[in-house]
Amino acid sequence: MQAVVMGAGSWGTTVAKVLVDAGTPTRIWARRPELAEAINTTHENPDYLPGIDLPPALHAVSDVGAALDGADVVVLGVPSQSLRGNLVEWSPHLTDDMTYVSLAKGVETSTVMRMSEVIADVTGAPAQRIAVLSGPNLAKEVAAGQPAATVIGCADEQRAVELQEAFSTNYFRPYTNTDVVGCELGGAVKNVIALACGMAAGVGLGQNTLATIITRGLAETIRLGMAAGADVQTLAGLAGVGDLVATCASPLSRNRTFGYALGEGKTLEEAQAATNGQVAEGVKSCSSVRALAERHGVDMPLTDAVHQVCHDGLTVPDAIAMLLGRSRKPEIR
Ligand SMILES: NC(=O)c1ccc[n+]([C@@H]2O[C@H](COP(=O)([O-])OP(=O)(O)OC[C@H]3O[C@@H](n4cnc5c(N)ncnc54)[C@H](O)[C@@H]3O)[C@@H](O)[C@H]2O)c1
Ligand SMILES: O=P(O)(O)OC[C@H](O)CO
Repeated sequence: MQAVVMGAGSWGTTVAKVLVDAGTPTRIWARRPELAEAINTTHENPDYLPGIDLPPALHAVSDVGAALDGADVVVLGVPSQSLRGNLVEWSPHLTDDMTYVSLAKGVETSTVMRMSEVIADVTGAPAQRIAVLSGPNLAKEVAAGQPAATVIGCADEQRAVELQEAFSTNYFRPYTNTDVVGCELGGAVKNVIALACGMAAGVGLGQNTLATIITRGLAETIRLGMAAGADVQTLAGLAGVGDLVATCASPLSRNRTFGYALGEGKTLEEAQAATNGQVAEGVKSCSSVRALAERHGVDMPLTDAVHQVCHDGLTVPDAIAMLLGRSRKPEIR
């Protein structure tokens, strides 16, 4: 099995390292030739993973045709909002026998599609050839070889098992799941809830508030997931609760860091700078997740509040007052 990782950001590079460590022949595509050159000569990604030794067997290229030539597994490590455009651009090099693995945790803003839907829409690939990888996987920790588990979601269980083997190392343990919707929505919504946690921490609030946001964030993830056809057990698993807890709790999370900066009163531009220009998917996906919730008639007050802070000028203290001022209701409904 020949794999290629398209995108040499923090997670794409980490996943390429995992694949090589798993014994899967892998190359990585970097947009900038100078980054591909640096990876090949120094075996390090100085822009996204400084200080992490990459396996010498990992070869980087900046030519799309060379990257995709002969690839059986195409791992998509670009941001959610650029995936469609990237796939369209790459389509002359995409073939009918490729299996796609999406790493992106977001929902497309222009269409409200999940990433697997975007892949199917652009490539025409059947669900059997589209998988997602999602779980509590902060790149720096995985790249450092710290033990972590993840989920490979694919409608075709046998394909998921093949991918599980291709991504398995002595520090990275993938589980399989045929519930692609649950894996994707768990990953997309947790970024929005991590923004909310960061905002709360940024204004100086403590663990009771953070636990409340995580738990009520899970409640709205489950409401949306069930309305969209997800299995609630997926949302109680690694791609749901697992990723929600890791992202909401870790200062390594770009989404949490972005929210923290907003909580401190920084502007969107200053918050962007706080994440070193790396993608904080929830900033855009709060709008698409909110739109998806509206489509399904689902109430997502935290997501709505995050959207209003990020895009409508609501302050974090006003968002907190808005959330606490809502009508009283039973916990389970
Ligand atoms: N970093 C993590 O810990 C982590 C873990 C799991 C999942 N993810 C998800 O993986 C996806 C990628 O995240 P990342 O951490 O690698 O982000 P990143 O910001 O570190 O890197 C993004 C990569 O995409 C490239 N890119 C940006 N815009 C592009 C465009 N228009 N066309 C082509 N390439 C473009 C960048 O050059 C870079 O290589 C996100 O959806 C993220 O939520 C990240
Ligand atoms: O850094 P973040 O906020 O994009 O989160 C990274 C991963 O998705 C955690 O699983």
